[in-house]
Amino acid sequence: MGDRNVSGCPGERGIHRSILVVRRMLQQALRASSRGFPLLRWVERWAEGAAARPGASQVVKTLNDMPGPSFASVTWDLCARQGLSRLHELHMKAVKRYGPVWKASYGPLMTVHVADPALIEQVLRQEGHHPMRSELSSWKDYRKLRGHHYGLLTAEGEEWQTVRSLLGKLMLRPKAVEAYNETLNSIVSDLMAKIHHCRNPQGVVTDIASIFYSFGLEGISSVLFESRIGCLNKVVPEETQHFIESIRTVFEKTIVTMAIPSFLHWLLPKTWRAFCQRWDYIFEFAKGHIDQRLRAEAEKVARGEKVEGHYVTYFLSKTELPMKTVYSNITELLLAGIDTISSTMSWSLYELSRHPEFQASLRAEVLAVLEGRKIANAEDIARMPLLKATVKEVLRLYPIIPGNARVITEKDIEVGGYLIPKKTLITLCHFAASRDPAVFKDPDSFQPARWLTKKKSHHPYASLPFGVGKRSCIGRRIAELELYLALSRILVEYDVKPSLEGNTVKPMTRTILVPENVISLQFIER
Ligand code: HEM
Repeated sequence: MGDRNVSGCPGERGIHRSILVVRRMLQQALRASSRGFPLLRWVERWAEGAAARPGASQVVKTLNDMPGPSFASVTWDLCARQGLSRLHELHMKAVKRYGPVWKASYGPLMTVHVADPALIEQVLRQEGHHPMRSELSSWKDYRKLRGHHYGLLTAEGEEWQTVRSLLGKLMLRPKAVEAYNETLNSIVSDLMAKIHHCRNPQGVVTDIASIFYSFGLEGISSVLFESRIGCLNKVVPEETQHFIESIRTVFEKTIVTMAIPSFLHWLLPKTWRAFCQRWDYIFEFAKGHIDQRLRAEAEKVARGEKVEGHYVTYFLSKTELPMKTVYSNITELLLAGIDTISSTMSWSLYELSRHPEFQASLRAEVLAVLEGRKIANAEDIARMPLLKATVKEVLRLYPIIPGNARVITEKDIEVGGYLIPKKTLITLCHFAASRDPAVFKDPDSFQPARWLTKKKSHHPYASLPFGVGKRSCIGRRIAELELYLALSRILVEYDVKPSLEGNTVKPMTRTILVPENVISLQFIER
């Protein structure tokens, strides 16, 4: 595909090409010199932005004009430098080298990366009625192979819209979510008992994430089944442990399996087999719980007892949806509710332990709202701005999905002055955007107060931990409530300190962003 000259005049085309070349040279020079100079970076951004504004340039560039690393260099980074787990860092390096829009190929998969908030907004505003994350997906391949239906994470088009509209009523409306308050608080009580039980004589809990995995699973199970499954018992049931490990393996193998088209799965048979076996266990585990719950309801009905409930499995099973669709949706919701909660809880306490003064201010806010009570509810949370800012800041620093994706299927779109053909995979580099010094001052430091100022200094699409729009996270409200209730209770009962002063933990990409090492913390009773 050649340059598209909007005026269509061949003479002008040559001039525009020269302007393009000069602009590109200028941008490259600026890029090289701007690393240490924010003002120059701003000028460069301005130049990019000006190019993106409608009418600013008559020439729309194509994928051929787009910069990016060679196939060999990407392969070297991924294979020889453990790049898969450093993908979020590679995005940041690429921004410095190529600017906010670049292309790269991972095996046969070519994707355009977008790392500037204004350009991320341009993509998301053109995503259409039924936004799609990715057309090619090993998650979808597995479901096709086994004859499972798609759940909300993997479904597309009308199929996705039907379930999204049904679940939105139960999971996104603030009043409906408040109904989970009591159940979630009872799980937080079990979490507190678990923390108490796992502390050593110095009060140290080793590997807090493992406790928070159980907390996440127990929380999402209660929302889905309205019953407890014992993950926070003193001894975690073996099948629960296996389920949690299966999810971890699926996330680990997702990027590799994504880079290989389905007809080439035999290329890495061991990886593909392990991936499928883990999915089999995940589906089996979820089906076991769903069947058990629905059987209990059926027995109640047989005894002439009244059956009611607002839990998600019951709600979905009463709709017209085929049972296979109910199974796959509940399975995907279970999966989505565990690592997300676990990582956010771990990072929140990690940062709070490293910022004792801020931790004290946050505790003071919680205690002031609770007025002598120990347990917060949804109404109390509304009066805790510092707590909300804490979670926002944690998710800015450690966005669960460091690079999300979109495929615009309906039309070619223009982003940052480039014409991106429809069906191109577009990677939205959220980690890079939310750590960009041109967007957030001192971007690597934990500063919840930046979310409290009335005059927002950053672009609204600079940090989008739950996504935005029609395809954004459906579990957002439940997740936030769960996090707020747990964090506020921990702060009331404990002073949280690092177990080892000066020990830092970096994030790593495992499809989602997780702590690279074990986080251990000291919980001192107050
Ligand atoms: C801190 C916690 C969480 C974070 C940061 C998070 C983040 C996200 C993000 C970034 C997306 C993709 C949005 C997009 O493509 O635009 C997403 C989708 C999704 N999340 Fe979450 N999530 C969290 C917790 C949860 C929980 C607890 C559940 C289950 C109750 C859940 C269920 C889902 C589902 C089903 C989708 C797919 C929605 C769709 O495609 O329509 N998430 N989440």
